[in-house]
Amino acid sequence: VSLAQAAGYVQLNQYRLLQPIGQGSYGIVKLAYNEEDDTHYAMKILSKRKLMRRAGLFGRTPPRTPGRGPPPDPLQRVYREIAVLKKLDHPNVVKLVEVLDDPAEDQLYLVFQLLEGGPVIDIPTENPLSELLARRYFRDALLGVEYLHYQRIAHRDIKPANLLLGEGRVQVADLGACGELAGAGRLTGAVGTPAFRAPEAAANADKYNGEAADIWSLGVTLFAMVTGKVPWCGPTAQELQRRVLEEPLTFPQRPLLTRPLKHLLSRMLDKNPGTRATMQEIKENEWITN
Ligand SMILES: COc1ccc(C(=O)/C=C\Nc2cc(OC)c(C(=O)O)cc2Cl)cc1
Repeated sequence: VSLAQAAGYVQLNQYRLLQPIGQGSYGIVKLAYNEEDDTHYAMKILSKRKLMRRAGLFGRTPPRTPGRGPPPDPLQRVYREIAVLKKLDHPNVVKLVEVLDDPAEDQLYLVFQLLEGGPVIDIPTENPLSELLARRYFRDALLGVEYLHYQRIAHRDIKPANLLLGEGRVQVADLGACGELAGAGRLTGAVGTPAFRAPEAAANADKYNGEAADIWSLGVTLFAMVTGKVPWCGPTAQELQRRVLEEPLTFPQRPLLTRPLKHLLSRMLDKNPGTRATMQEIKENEWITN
């Protein structure tokens, strides 16, 4: 047992691991204190074995299109995510600080700048955000996603938990499901979170447009921010998927949403990706520019 363990905490190089602050299918995120710069960070901890098993479990390694598509090996996908993250630099995208990867160890550590506010909202909630606050946060998320699309990357798992608040600014997190937009933004493989997944990406997950699917998820996310709930839910993944595909968008009695916001939401949650609002249309939208 190391001295650190005896003292009851884990020390990783200059980082002291503290309490968990995030949890998901990907693994866990812990608060970490860096003794060298007296600063706190968010430490995402991944298990290489778990990543391998997850792929084995689903056995869904995406088809290898020559020169395109994510590498089949899930571990390679993490290294690809890391390579992508290192290349990205935008005020509304999380900043990867460093990667601690000991080939002999099962654990892989991604060190991110800490966004001390955490997720913009935890849903479901009876206390959703005001349209004023939602607009401020949503504009930031929009800029972050627009930047990813500009870099030919689709996020593919946009949801409130992946919009983190720091110094009054929102940054988009978790590129674990991202896909590189091949020709015409084509992507395959159903990833992401069911309640936020676009109809075309859920049904027959072949050849869908990555950008349009992100716009859909942004729409579900904005709906959740202002109502505290997702627009469609269900007892099973199949039933949820059917409702997303078939049930029209409806707004709750309370809170009462303004017409411009309802118009924007109906444009982003258009079930047809071909006629769905584009990033350009959203940026010029009355509610956004208000
Ligand atoms: C209450 O205070 C809190 C302050 C910060 C947090 C927090 O940071 C949570 C998750 N963080 C992250 C997750 C990521 O993926 C899933 C990625 C990524 O892979 O891009 C990066 C980060 Cl930072 C939570 C609560």
